[in-house]
Parts: sequence; structure tokens; C-alpha cells
Amino acid sequence: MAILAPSILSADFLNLGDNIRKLENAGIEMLHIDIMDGHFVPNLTFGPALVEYVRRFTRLKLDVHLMMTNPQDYIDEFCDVGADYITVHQEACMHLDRVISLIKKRGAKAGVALNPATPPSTLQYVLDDVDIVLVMSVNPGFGGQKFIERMLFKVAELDRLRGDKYGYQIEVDGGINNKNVKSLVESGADIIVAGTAVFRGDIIENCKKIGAIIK
Ligand SMILES: O=C(CO)[C@H](O)[C@H](O)COP(=O)(O)O
Repeated sequence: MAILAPSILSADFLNLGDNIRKLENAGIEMLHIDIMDGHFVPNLTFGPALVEYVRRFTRLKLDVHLMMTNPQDYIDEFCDVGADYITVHQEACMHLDRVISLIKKRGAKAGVALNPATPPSTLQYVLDDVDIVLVMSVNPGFGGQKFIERMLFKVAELDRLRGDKYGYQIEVDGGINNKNVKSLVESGADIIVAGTAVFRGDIIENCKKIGAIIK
């Protein structure tokens, strides 16, 4: 059984509040928020102010994904505005162990994201401490891209690796839809991030359809 975490990157920004209420009505528990810096990824999105407004508006768990260089400089700010989960990129952290400690010291759950080309073995010495490993199933930066099939092997590898030894959850993000979501859950995914598949069309219907597949 997995949960769906809609990515607000694909939401209607002029009706964000309405979109979030629809997600709540559809039984969603977690909202995924991509922070892009135009440097680590070739796109720009939100800052802490957006997270603060969303925090005031909803009780959904806020899953903040920092797609940025030097994420350590912004951990405090995102914790101050109410992030429940903060995920940093393995590729962006020179001192990953220190960044994970910083997130946990602030009382948030710590995630580490892997770009498609980065293997799980790079996390060997931090797996004890992470709450989430986020497998990027597209090259990060944009919604609406094609799912990279090989990432199913990475999810399965992380599932094998955790066995009874580690407690991390496996999250997957990018190009996920009604057709490929089942194989991800069967491979071991616990949290499914989806943008286009949730926000294009009827939000509540889309959430229910995906929800029924991943239960
Ligand atoms: O990280 C991302 C893109 O880099 C996003 O979470 C993105 O919103 C996923 O969108 P889609 O489901 O349309 O692929």
C-alpha cells in the first residue's frame, strides 16, 4: 500500500487554494512542493513564502523537495515556515551527513533524492538516518516528462536493500500515471508523487483513480 503526494508544480496557481481543498476532499494526506533554484535545475519555482501560505491554509503534510545547490543554507527557513519533510539531493550536498542531521535537529523528517543517473550505493553510509529516499524517475526540473522505465530497477534495489534493516520510505517522482503506477508500488514504492496525472482534468477523480490502484 502506498500514498499519493500530488506535486503542486502542475496546479492552477491562480486557484491554488481551491485545488488544495479538492485534494483534501479526495483524501490526500501529503502535498509535494518542488523548490527549484534555476541552478541545480533549469527552472525556477517557489520560495519559503509559498510554503508558509500553504502551511497556514492546510493541515496536509508538506513534503518540500529542495532542487537546489547549497540546500543547507535554507533548511532553517523551510523548517520555520512549517515543512514536515525536507528532501535534499545527494548530488547537491558536499556534506550530506551534516545536512541530514541539520534537518532532523529541526524536527523535520529528512529525505535524500537521487537523480536518475545516481545509484543507491551513494547513500550506503547515511541510510540509517534517512526517513525517505526519493527516486527521480525523470531528470528534475519540469512536469510532464516521460517516465524513465529503468527507475523501476532502482526502486526494487532500494526495497531489497532496506529489508528489515532500514526504516526509510521509498518515494518516486516524475512521469507517473495510471498506467505505470502499479508497477512502482509492486517494486516497493511507498510514496507516489504525481503532477500532471493529478491536476490535468478532474482533480478529485484523478486522485481517486490513482488511489484505487495503489491501495
Ligand atoms: O519533480 C518534479 C519535476 O522535476 C515534479 O514533482 C513534477 O511535478 C512531476 O510532475 P509529473 O507528474 O507531471 O511528471
